[in-house]
Amino acid sequence: MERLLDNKFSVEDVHEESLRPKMLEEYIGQKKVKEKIKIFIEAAKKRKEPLDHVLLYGPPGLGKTTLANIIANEMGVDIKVTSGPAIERAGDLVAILTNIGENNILFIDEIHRLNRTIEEVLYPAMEDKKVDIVIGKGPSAKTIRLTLPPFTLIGATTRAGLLSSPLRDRFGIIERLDYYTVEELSQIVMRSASILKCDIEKEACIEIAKRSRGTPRVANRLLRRLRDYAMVKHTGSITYEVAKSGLEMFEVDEYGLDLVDRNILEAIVYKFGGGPVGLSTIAAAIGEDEGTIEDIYEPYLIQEGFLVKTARGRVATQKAISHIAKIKFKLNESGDKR
Ligand SMILES: Nc1ncnc2c1ncn2[C@@H]1O[C@H](COP(=O)(O)OP(=O)(O)OP(=O)(O)O)[C@@H](O)[C@H]1O
Ligand SMILES: [Mg+2]
Repeated sequence: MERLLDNKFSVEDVHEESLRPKMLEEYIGQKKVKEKIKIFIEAAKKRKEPLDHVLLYGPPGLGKTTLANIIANEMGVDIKVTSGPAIERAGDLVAILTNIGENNILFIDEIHRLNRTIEEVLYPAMEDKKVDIVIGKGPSAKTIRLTLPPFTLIGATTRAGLLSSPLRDRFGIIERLDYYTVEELSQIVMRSASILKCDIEKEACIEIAKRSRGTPRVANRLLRRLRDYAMVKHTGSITYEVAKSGLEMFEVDEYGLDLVDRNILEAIVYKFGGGPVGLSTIAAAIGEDEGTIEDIYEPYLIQEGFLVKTARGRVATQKAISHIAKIKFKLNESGDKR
């Protein structure tokens, strides 16, 4: 099932392109990263050289692809986009590299998923602008070394830890993107709403921002859903009240938790005395897949301090206990005894 709060790209996000900032100016938040990139770009332009190779890492939906495109726009160069899993053979990568124009950018998304032998093509390419091409087969095969024009490689990954150190060491600029603050996210929502020509109150932007898990992609998705809700159920404007009731209908609470998040916490708190309890036991109790809980739900719950992972299993924190108790109380009050 599609999940409203998932930070990964989904079919719903096909409209992301139009909401993507094009220049550094419009890129909200990530102040430090932006400051540094701005200086590096200016310096490279002054020297009339390509930008040093850039590695961007951080959780999904925080703006890595966006930033890569912005760098190309700011440098005034072309960007060729590919991804780790899309490159199946070393020869494919060689073909891509030999076709990049001078000073242009090659963007490799999910660079941690490049196969190791393919990755090795990148080492001399990044360091000395050289690629080796093997011509012919068997004993008569010859290796020819080609020189590439100067270029910039931008790599993006959600898992910097999975990158081999020889590859990581060849990036001159390594930047980590962080979760956004509520203030930044509400600016993003405001900006997106104006692009979508959607009337929205400032308080509504803040309300969406609070529930977006620090992630612009989630914020934009909630905005689009609320826009639909406002159009069908109300006059089209997203007022604070409309945002509140819409988000309630989507079952996204004030911490940005959805029904499954809450089911996980509720199970640990009420069925297993707060834990510690094993992942498989939780999975069975709520009828979700173990891997899904571990990869999709748990990271945010841990990050927000609702859950801790111990050697003996998962433990619900005080924050989780009071949040769940509060929700139960609210439900009981409104007569809905789920
Ligand atoms: N700093 C920002 N300011 C405004 N909007 C942003 C910003 N960062 C991201 N966005 C919005 O969030 C959406 C998702 O960003 P993007 O696709 O760049 O994320 P990503 O880090 O590449 O994710 P993934 O890891 O899934 O590839 C973009 O379409 C853009 O509209
Ligand atoms: Mg991306």
